[in-house]
Amino acid sequence: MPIIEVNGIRKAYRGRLAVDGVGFTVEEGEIFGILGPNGAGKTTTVECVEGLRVPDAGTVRVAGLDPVADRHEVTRLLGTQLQESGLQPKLTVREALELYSAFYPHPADWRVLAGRLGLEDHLGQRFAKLSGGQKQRLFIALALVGNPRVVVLDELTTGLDPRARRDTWRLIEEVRDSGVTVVLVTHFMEEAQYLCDRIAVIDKGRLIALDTPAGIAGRSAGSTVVSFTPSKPLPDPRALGRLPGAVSVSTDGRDGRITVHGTDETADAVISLLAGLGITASRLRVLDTSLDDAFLDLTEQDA
Ligand SMILES: Nc1ncnc2c1ncn2[C@@H]1O[C@H](COP(=O)(O)OP(=O)(O)OP(=O)(O)O)[C@@H](O)[C@H]1O
Repeated sequence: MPIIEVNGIRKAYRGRLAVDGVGFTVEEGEIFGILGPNGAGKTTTVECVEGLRVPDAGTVRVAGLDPVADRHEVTRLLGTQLQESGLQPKLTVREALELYSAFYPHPADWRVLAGRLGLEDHLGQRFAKLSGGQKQRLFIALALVGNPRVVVLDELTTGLDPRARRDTWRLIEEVRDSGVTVVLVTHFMEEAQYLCDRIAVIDKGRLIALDTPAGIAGRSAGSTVVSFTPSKPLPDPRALGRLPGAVSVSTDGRDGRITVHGTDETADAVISLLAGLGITASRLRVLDTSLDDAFLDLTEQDA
């Protein structure tokens, strides 16, 4: 049985539709991504799931409960990430964990959580003095302190450096592995691709795709990009365009760098072709832009 069921919800602010008929289900134990451009309606959608907003139409169920009518029970099942402004800057990490665990009838042991999240050396530190990554780890700990079955994390890694972002991803995986369902709102394609079992793409208040990351990425042609600078000019540059899966070939007039858009098969064929011609590819790069491309294709189609 799905743990979250969202059915045709609509929400307007002063007559302007922010969410327009969105529906999806989240299975227990998955990391479910909600991806979309700014102002797409992602936060409004998860706020309806959390019971923080009442949809104008449609229904939401969390473990079969109505987040508004059964607010009390749903609050126990569902851990919500605080926003930065939700914590007093002078509160220490220990005080915040103690305070929030007191809100729940069966809280997790906050000391164990602090250890798991690498906060044990910062218990006496004030919130305002924590780094961005430490604040995010505290927010994850506070979202988990009530022993929820589902946790909603909204833009958790925005503003973090690449290492702190990777560390946070690892923590999110650990949360999922401990049996908690994760709903992750994100702008980052890479994050969604790396972490999510399924992704709902929302644009202008509507659900425009619901699939696995691979399923969404597979909607876009030309998702592998190979670029290189050949050690000598190719005898027939058009041969690249005839390789299997090749979508386009372009050459930078300044340094002769060649870029081929295609598939994984194209990348293999480019390398074989160059080897056969005795040409070395310097500064060879192979990029998988699939999810980015698919996202842009989807949201452009919708424009
Ligand atoms: N309290 C509010 N009052 C009026 N309009 C609002 C309110 N909250 C959101 N909106 C509008 O509703 C639309 C959807 O906003 P929402 O925050 O749900 O989108 P989002 O996808 O989460 O965006 P972002 O990625 O920028 O956070 C936007 O046009 C936004 O300006």
